[in-house]
Amino acid sequence: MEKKTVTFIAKMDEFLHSAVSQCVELGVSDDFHIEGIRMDQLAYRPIAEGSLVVLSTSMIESFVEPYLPPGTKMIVAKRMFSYQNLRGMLEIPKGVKVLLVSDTPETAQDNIDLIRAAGLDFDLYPYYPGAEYPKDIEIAVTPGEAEHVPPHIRKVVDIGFRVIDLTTWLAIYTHFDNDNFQKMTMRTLQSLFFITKELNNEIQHAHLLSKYLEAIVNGIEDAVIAFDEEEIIRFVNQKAVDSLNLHGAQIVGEKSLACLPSDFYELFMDCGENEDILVDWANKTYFFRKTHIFMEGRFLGSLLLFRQAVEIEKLEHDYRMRLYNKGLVAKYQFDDIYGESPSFQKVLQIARKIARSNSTVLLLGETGTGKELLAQAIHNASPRRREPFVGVNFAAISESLLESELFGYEEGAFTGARKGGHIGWFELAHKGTIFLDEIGDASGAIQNRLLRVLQERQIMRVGGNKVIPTDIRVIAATNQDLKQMIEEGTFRADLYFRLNILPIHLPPLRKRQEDIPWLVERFIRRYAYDLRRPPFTLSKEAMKAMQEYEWPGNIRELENVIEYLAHVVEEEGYVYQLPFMVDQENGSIEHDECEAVCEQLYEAYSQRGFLAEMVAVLQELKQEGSGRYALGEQLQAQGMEISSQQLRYRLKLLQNDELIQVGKGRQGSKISSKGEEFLRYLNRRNGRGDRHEL
Ligand SMILES: Nc1ncnc2c1ncn2[C@@H]1O[C@H](COP(=O)(O)OP(=O)(O)OP(=O)(O)O)[C@@H](O)[C@H]1O
Repeated sequence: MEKKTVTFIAKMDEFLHSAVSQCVELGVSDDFHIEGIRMDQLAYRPIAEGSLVVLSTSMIESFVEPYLPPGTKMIVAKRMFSYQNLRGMLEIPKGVKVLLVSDTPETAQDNIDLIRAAGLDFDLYPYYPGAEYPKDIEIAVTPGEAEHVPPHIRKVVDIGFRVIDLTTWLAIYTHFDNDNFQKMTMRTLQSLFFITKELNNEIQHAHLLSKYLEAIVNGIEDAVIAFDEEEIIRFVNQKAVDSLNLHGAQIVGEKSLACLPSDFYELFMDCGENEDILVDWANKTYFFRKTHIFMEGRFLGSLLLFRQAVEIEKLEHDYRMRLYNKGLVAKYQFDDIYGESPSFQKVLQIARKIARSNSTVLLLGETGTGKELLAQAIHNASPRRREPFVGVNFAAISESLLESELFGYEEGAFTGARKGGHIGWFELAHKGTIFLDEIGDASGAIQNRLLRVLQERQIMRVGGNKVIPTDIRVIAATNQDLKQMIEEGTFRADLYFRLNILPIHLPPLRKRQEDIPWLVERFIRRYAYDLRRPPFTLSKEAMKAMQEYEWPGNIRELENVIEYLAHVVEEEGYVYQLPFMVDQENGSIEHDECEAVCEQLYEAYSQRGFLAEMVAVLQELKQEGSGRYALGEQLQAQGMEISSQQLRYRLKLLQNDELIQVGKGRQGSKISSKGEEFLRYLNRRNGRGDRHEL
């Protein structure tokens, strides 16, 4: 039997293509002969006799009518969106504004009506070229007309062309009295079954995913509560239930105000978005973080993570302890660095700023000016402070060990290499800071390797072939003149330029004499505290001598001097006690102050007539310290008549004048450094001819 003809007529090709491909897909072309004619072709393409004409829209009815062979029936196709294509829209959250983009106002509105008819409830705004629309819209939906979408739109969902609906197919089959319609509807339904099955799979998948997520969130250490935009609790993990003591209460699906403790709720409300804050609640301190959840620009609610501060402190403490046990911790902070002079304060100011950056720092200064101290303080003030600080001293380690210590080695790299290999300092410092001290002492070979690490930020173990990326901040230090070393050819210029990115010059102590009294006071306090003794002062002369001294060992030397004084000074330190004032050749101290003190003592003892006894006691004690009884006997053996009462008195006086130190109980007495100096003074006097009377 000859097939009847169905003729589709439309203004544009798109409708005709879509209608023909649907006919093939649904098997309609098996039952009928299908024709597609564009309106402008009607003049030369006659419509077949006895065919059914299907128009794309009622608007072209009057145009087409004159071309119809007599008795030809004409119907208008009803159209709908395919469910398959509409699925893209299901990912758009409810309540979000959506632009419906089409080519004309009418088609835009038509499409909106169709989407609503399909049961999709979106906040849709029509748009066609030249139309106004709310500027806060970020998502557009279009039936195959993406070219009209305004440029700022972030996401476009193409729902494809509208398809001919089932009632139109029914009208076609009924018109020709063809009972294959049922067969055709089966095909349509099959695609619906397919969609349903797919949706079902997706629901199951979503369910599984939510179970996974629940297990993950329950497994994390933080307490977690998720709220929707109306502050209804949507999720709460076990840790949160335990922390808030909400066991057995109905929480999920409830308003947070109603089911959370009211003071806790207020803290949650006060917490700003993405702010890490510490709050006190129920006699405990908590660490809070609130995050807002957005989807496609729409606020969906917030997430609160909280944890007891002690738990975080413990974690940090454990981590620090692990680093500490490995010696990978920087002890000093900026507060530990003393110095008030403007030149030094300027250095500290620059260093504090530099600390925040990630760039390489080069510390330049004489020995003992505090380069290592500053390197540690910079690390501790940097974002890397919780990570390792690894110090390497190029002067303190032998060349043969240095390479493998710096870069590590693989098992079997050389004879004696440890099983399993060895991690190098660069690897240990990953995420932290490496301090390359005395960099001027690095050999040529090491300089080459260092340069490569600094350039490529990756290392290779000795005997290995794998590159290990490293994230390390480098702080180098030297007391040598690197520029001169470059000229002499002992330091690589390119390495110098890699290191000299942020140079800091630490001034020598002699260039900031005004700092000395202040430093002296700080160190006295520190050592007095360490030795559990009262603080002491320095005489005016002693302080002057300290300020005039050159300090070749800089602050390290000054610190050592104070430590020494803290052991030998009682209440006030004198010039003769300053170790750097001791003349190395004859062991005497040369200063007026000492002379004056000794002179005074000499006068006082001579006037009282017991200078000879005092000298004899001092000389005896210089030989060997001894108790009072033995001392009396020794003096008598020298022909000196002295009662034990007198001896006790002499010793008391010598002790008061700090010439001897009297031990407790049976310990006996011994001569002090001042006592020895007094003896030297007497010798000098004798040498000058002004002999004392013994
Ligand atoms: N400004 C300062 N305030 C307090 N102490 C300081 C200061 N500068 C240095 N010191 C002390 O001096 C000693 C030496 O400091 P540091 O090791 O940092 O010097 P350095 O410049 O690295 O010396 P070197 O070049 O010999 O390695 C340390 O004990 C440190 O505590």
